Amino acid sequence: KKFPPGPKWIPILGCAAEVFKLREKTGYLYKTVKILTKTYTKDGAIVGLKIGKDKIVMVNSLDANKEMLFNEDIDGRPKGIFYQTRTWGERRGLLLTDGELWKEQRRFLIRHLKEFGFGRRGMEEIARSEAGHIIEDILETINNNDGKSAVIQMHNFFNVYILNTLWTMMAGIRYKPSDPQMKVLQNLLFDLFAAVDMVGALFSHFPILCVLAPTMSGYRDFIRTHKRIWKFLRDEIARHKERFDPCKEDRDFMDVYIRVLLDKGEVDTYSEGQLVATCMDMFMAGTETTSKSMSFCFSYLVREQEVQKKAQMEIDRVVGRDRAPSLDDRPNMPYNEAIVHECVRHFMGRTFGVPHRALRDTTLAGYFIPEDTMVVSNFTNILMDENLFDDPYAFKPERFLNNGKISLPDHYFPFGIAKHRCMGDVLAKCNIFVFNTTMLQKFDFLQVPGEPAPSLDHVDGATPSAAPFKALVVPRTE
Ligand code: HEM
Repeated sequence: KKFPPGPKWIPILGCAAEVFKLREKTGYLYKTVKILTKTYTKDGAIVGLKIGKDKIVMVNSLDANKEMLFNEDIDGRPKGIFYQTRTWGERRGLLLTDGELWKEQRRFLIRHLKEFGFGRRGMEEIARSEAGHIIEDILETINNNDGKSAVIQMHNFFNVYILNTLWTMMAGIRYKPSDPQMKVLQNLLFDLFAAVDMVGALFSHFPILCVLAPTMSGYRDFIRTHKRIWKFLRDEIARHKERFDPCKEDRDFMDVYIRVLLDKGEVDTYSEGQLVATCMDMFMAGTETTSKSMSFCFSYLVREQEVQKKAQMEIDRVVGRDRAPSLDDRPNMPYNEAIVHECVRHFMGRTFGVPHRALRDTTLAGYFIPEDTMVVSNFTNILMDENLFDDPYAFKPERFLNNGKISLPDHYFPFGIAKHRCMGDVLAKCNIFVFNTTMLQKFDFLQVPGEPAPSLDHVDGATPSAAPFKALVVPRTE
């Protein structure tokens, strides 16, 4: 009673059959939610589902999203086989935990990451150095071609460089794109993201399938991929432990954590498992999000040459061609800063937030939300709402400018709000700004002759990706 409106439930299945059928028909979770909302609700604010054992509420309207994110009764993270299997049956990590463990470990991570670059200056230094590698790698590709231009696969181009900015702080490591270890890690992350979506997988809604149909339900692959990721991280921790010298200064976050474990042992919320889970969460939350925002950005920049030219004119005027852009230039480059916000909008506007969980019985938008219901922000409904963002699927940095200055509306919060707000927003915006401006300073990104423009469709998954596309990359002339 008073649960948010939605399709009828039948025993065991809930409304799974209807949801899966729509998902198959539309190809996208957000389209499925749109149809369900239109069919079953009057005001569209929230829609209630039951898929197998899970009660799920999708939060559509701006007001309901704000109410949800500020409601401390909905500040939990989901529990259950899907969320715990990824951390060997225990609740570990930062992204999908709550309570004391989450509070203590989030604080510890932020405090200590700052020692290795997670502050403004450090981030900038790492981002600029990585952007320098991007330029070198592109020039090498061009020189290996005809010395004048090269066709580059762009939709997954940024993964390794973004991963490096985070992994430098976490484990003191940067990879070359061709490094075999890097390829392994990228394939693992790809498998991980392709197999699930934001609200889980078949086996999480119907845990009995882990036993009855482990392959068909996705459970076997999920375990296999996770085992390989755990091994990758545990091997790196073992290498750190071997090299660790208590008399020397810590070189990265792994060293700091190892020191705590050696000094105090596995006490309170600290454990080697927690370190593995934290690294895994940083990969999940921090790499795909930023690199996919950048690939959406370039898919539009290739289509919208006018936008690219405007960005380049601002770079030429403020930075010139003889030095690399820096964060100090950002206040003088509102157009390029607006591009950063526009590309994050295009990424988050095609997906959902990290799921929350009702910690106790509560209410939302006037409906009853029982304890343990999963509650999910539908960002598409806000960031792609034409009443809030004019012509939402167009790439228009100007929407974030007012009299030549950056102006962000209250309804733009792609990193969430309140307690579980993203802890990497500053890093993400720094990386995107520095990478974009450094690349646009040096190169033009053009449509490949004879090929269609990058598609506006995207590939669905735990996070959305720009559809595969290539660009013709040409060094800029004076
Ligand atoms: C364009 C890039 C990014 C976007 C759009 C983004 C967006 C988000 C969103 C919407 C949430 C959920 C907020 C909530 O549950 O209420 C979140 C959480 C989180 N993000 Fe990000 N994020 C990005 C980059 C990053 C980066 C670079 C890092 C790593 C440094 C990161 C680490 C996290 C973590 C650890 C959480 C969980 C926070 C918590 O529950 O306390 N994110 N992010």
